[in-house]
Amino acid sequence: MHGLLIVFEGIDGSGKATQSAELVKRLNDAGRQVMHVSFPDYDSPSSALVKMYLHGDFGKNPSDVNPYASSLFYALDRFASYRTKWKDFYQQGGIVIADRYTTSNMVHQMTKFDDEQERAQFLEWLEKTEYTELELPKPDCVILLDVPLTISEKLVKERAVRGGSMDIHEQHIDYLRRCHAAYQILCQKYGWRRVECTHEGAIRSIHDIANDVFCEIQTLLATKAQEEK
Ligand SMILES: Nc1ncnc2c1ncn2[C@@H]1O[C@H](COP(=O)(O)OP(=O)(O)O)[C@@H](O)[C@H]1O
Ligand SMILES: Cc1cn([C@H]2C[C@H](O)[C@@H](COP(=O)(O)OP(=O)(O)O)O2)c(=O)[nH]c1=O
Repeated sequence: MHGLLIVFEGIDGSGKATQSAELVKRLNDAGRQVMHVSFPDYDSPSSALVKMYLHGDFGKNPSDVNPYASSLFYALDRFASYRTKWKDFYQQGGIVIADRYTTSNMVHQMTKFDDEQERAQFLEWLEKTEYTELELPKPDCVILLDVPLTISEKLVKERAVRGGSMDIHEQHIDYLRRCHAAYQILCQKYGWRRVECTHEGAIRSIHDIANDVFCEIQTLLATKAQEEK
């Protein structure tokens, strides 16, 4: 039986890197072997086209690149990561924690369409391309870190000041707004687990959010253990 694929999702700056690292630590402390992967896989040459896209080499606005084309940049980067880094571990029953996945393509690239029917057609194509044709595993659990746009914008800007830079998605607030709305729609459509990251308008502590995430994952692990009995 294959392992578990747990995916962290959320708008840029919602805390995915922070919370996925925290979950890895907690699972390790509980004696579980886990592998942490992140998409785009910036350290791999397979992310070359994604980097060009995010850098603005194909156009300074996200909508300058057809979503079918940009999705393929990310999908092939994922294919390379799966085949060279985590396929065996996952197929032998390992727990893989991914910071973004196909689910990011769903949200971020779908927003380039206004028309409902075009959006639905795109999602159908994307699932078939990534999960069927590229044979990437489907996630067992998608955790949506739900953060209001105003707070994530602030976190992204603070991160950029500390030494990062802002990519073409992050530079277009209207685009991030559409993504935020799309996360809500797809969370409901696909049954993703929503974790509220704010309380009374303020960001909750990293520790408190991690507790909620860990609760979700403990339930998932218990269900899997039951199924395997
Ligand atoms: N709960 C939190 N409270 C305060 N700052 C946070 C919290 N979670 C993340 N951050 C900070 O916000 C920034 C964005 O978080 P990060 O985990 O990089 O988000 P993402 O991977 O979703 O882009 C980072 O500088 C991180 O240290
Ligand atoms: C993995 C992935 C990311 N993206 C987008 C989401 C982000 O706007 C951008 C870069 O991802 P990332 O570097 O993870 O952004 P951040 O750390 O700020 O959250 O690429 C897709 O459109 N499709 C994908 O498959």
